[in-house]
Amino acid sequence: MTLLDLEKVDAGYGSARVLHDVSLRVTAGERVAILGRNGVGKTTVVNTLIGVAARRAGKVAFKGRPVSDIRAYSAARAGLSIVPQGRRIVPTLTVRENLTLGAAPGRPGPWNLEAVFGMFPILRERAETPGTAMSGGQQQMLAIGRGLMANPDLLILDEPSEGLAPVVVDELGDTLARLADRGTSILLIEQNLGLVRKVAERYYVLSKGAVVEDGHLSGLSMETLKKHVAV
Ligand SMILES: Nc1ncnc2c1ncn2[C@@H]1O[C@H](COP(=O)(O)OP(=O)(O)OP(=O)(O)O)[C@@H](O)[C@H]1O
Repeated sequence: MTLLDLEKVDAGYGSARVLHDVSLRVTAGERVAILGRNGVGKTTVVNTLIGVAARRAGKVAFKGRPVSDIRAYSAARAGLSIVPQGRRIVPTLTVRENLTLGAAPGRPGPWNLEAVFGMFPILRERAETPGTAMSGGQQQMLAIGRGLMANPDLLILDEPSEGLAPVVVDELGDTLARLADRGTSILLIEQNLGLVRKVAERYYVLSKGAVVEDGHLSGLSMETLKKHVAV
C-alpha cells in the first residue's frame, strides 16, 4: 500500500514558493530518507502534509486520500506521527505525561506506555521527571516514544540527530534500526549520512526545493553527497 504520495507538488508560505514539482512516495514497510542541506525545503515537505505550508499545485495523498483535512493536531489520529525538528518536549509535563500526549484515541496497536518503556528503559526510570530535565539524546528518545504512542502508519522524523553528540547519534541509529526491523514505516529527514545509511533503504535528495535525485542508498554517489549534502 502507498502510504505517502506527493505528485508534482508546489508549496510554500504566503507568496514564497519553496517546493517545486516535488514527487515522492513511501509505501508501507519502507524506510525512506530525505537528504539535503539547510533551507532546501525538507521540513516544508512535512509542513505541506499538515497545512502549515500551502500547496499551490500537485497532489498530496496519505493512505490514498487527499491530505487537505490533516492538521498538526489531527495527524496522529490519521496515522501520521511527526517527530518534529527540535523535539518540542513540553517542559511543564513529566516524561510520562509527554508520552501520553502522543496517544491517539481509536488507534490500537502494539505501542502503549509499557511498550515504549520497554523500548526505552531510561524513560521508565525518568518517568516522573520533567521532560526537558533530560539530556538531548534522552529527549529525542522521548519524542520518538511520543510519536510511537499513536501507533502510526508512518513515522516521520525531522532531523533527529540535530544537536546530539556522535556517540548519541549512534545510539539513535540503533534505536531506529530496531524500529525498522519491526516493520515500522519511516520517513527520515536527515543530514547525517551515517544515520541515514543505518536506517533507510531509499532516498530523495532535495536541492532548492526540488528533488534532484532519488534511488536506493547503495547507489548514492560521493559526487551527489559533495554537491547536495554536507559531508
Ligand atoms: N513557517 C514558515 N514560514 C515562512 N517561511 C518558512 C517557514 N518554514 C520555513 N520557511 C522557509 O522555507 C525555506 C525552506 O525551509 P525548510 O525549513 O523547509 O528547509 P529545511 O531543508 O528543512 O532546512 P533546515 O534543515 O534548516 O530546517 C526557507 O527559506 C525557510 O526560511
